[in-house]
Amino acid sequence: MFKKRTTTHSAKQNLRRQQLDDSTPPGPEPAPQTTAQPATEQIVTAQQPGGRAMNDLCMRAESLGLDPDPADHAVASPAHDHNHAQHASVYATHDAEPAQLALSAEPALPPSRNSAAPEAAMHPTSTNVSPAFLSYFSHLSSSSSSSSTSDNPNSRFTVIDTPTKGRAIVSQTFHSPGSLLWTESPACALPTTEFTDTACTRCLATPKRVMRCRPCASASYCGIECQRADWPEHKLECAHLRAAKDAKHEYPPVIRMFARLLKMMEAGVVVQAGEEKVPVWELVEQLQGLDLDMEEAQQMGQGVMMARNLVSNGQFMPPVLAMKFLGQLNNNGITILPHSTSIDPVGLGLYPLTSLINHSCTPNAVAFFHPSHPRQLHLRCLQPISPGNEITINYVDVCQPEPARRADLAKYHFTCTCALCERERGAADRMAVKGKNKPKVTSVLEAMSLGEYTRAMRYGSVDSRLLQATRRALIDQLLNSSVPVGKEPDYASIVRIAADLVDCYAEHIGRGHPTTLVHEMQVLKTKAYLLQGDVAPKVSLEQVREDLERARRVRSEWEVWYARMKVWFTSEEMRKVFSEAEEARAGVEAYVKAIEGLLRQPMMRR
Ligand SMILES: C[S@@+](CC[C@H](N)C(=O)[O-])C[C@H]1O[C@@H](n2cnc3c(N)ncnc32)[C@H](O)[C@@H]1O
Repeated sequence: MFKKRTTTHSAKQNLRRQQLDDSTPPGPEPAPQTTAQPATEQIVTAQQPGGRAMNDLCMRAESLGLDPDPADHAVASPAHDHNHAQHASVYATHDAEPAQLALSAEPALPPSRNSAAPEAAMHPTSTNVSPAFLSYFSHLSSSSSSSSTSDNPNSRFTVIDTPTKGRAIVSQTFHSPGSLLWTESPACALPTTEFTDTACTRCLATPKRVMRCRPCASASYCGIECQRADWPEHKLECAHLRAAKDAKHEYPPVIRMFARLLKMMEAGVVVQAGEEKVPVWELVEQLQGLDLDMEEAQQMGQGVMMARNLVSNGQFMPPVLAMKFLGQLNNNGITILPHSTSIDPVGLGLYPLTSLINHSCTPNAVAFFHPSHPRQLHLRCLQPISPGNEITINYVDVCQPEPARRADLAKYHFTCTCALCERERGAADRMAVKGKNKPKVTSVLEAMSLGEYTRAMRYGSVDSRLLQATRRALIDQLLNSSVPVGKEPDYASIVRIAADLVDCYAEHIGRGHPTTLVHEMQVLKTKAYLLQGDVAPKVSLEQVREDLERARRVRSEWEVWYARMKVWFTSEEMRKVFSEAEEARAGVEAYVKAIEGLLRQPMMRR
């Protein structure tokens, strides 16, 4: 249950003090003497009279037939349990390099033969993008500082309307796998609850030590620079966070983002887009919302109730509008998952440009976040993109079977019709007709191999929850430790399952996908551990030969992947991240030598 909170007298006084001199962040470090400077692409301070955003949004709500219910502005919220925590989940990883984006409003070229979105070309340039938003695109294009030679300097993207997916981004030029499509800074980004005490509220990096904002103790910073950069936004929420004690632990990131963005819009915060200043509210306003069903409306309502504790006691956005806004954030927020944090997202960000990209289970692009500066999103090409192809990313884990993907995508209110989904649904239908061919999966370990797992999920011969849980547990085991599962480890099964999982990722998202690489890296580590172990006396000669073959294969594949990774991850930090994998490689090589030595022994030569 969440308790209703009120702003205390001292918090109000504190707020007033800050309003008098709000250019300097307070904090554990000596407060900076100068006004915080906006970083290159960062948000600058208010340019518009406060409240304009709210008025504009209210007027728009009325024109949409929504009842802004101004009488409700000051109503105190009752306490509610809040189980709303869903947010857009782009399965994303990291990257190192800056890039360029050029987006034009020209019509999309006709789709190429292998276009991922043939429907896209039917409705060329979107009518649903405001001029301010287009300025924002142009700014991204012109502000990108540099690009590697592998990136196409003439890249152009177009926003179009599609009949079934809303807007989409289409490329007008060719992009090769690995090339950078664009970089984007968030309109707003905050750490997840798990990282709220350890990640920098601004850059979202996780340094060894963070400093807390003294008044609220809710925001953490890696240094004074980040504190200064965040101050124009944080000063709007600092007193409220202080009043709502321990908000950072109790409030989901989407709610904290909602509250912060509301404050930013209210204060008329703008994003510098080249010559122009684009109000944050214009970027937020164009995000696609959701038509909420009853249950979702209830969840959003509870979320809004929570958020108002972080905003203001006296004034609040009309509830209908607030629910719509929260729905937009849920539909468009992007999970920030840098490699350094493995499978745990470090933050949630709102990236207005990238959020225009639609989902595919066989995406041709991926969002990366570099561990040293996860705030910045880098969009990389995964598969060759031809002129006319729609840019796609994956919103959910595409290594799941189709029914699970469909269930996860339901929160975005669409059923995926990508080729993979259609194929899997078709195969399931054909198998269902045959009926008798239901596979018999008797052991969980057996079911864990990809094929059985997928079939088992489809035909329900094993409890899918058990399978899911086991799969997750096993993945955790494989990813997070070198300790084999169980007391009597079944090395062969573990290595086989590990390889299946990597193959699964490779099949669905490609060998070069960073997610695949990270899994491979961890699996290699596990394999190296297992292969280095004292297994030789326990296995047959045949088994030893198989292991040797596998180890050789792993070694050669690894070299290919590593060469590719070097192209993608050039910075020093990335080399550190992958040094673990180097260790694994050394381990595998040591094992290969040991086995080769074994095979040279006379008794083994048969
Ligand atoms: C983050 S937005 C993507 C951009 C959106 N099309 C727009 O116009 O702003 C997510 C929404 O796009 C639509 N969408 C994304 N991928 C889709 C797909 N593969 N098929 C159908 N609709 C999709 C859904 O309505 C979803 O709620």
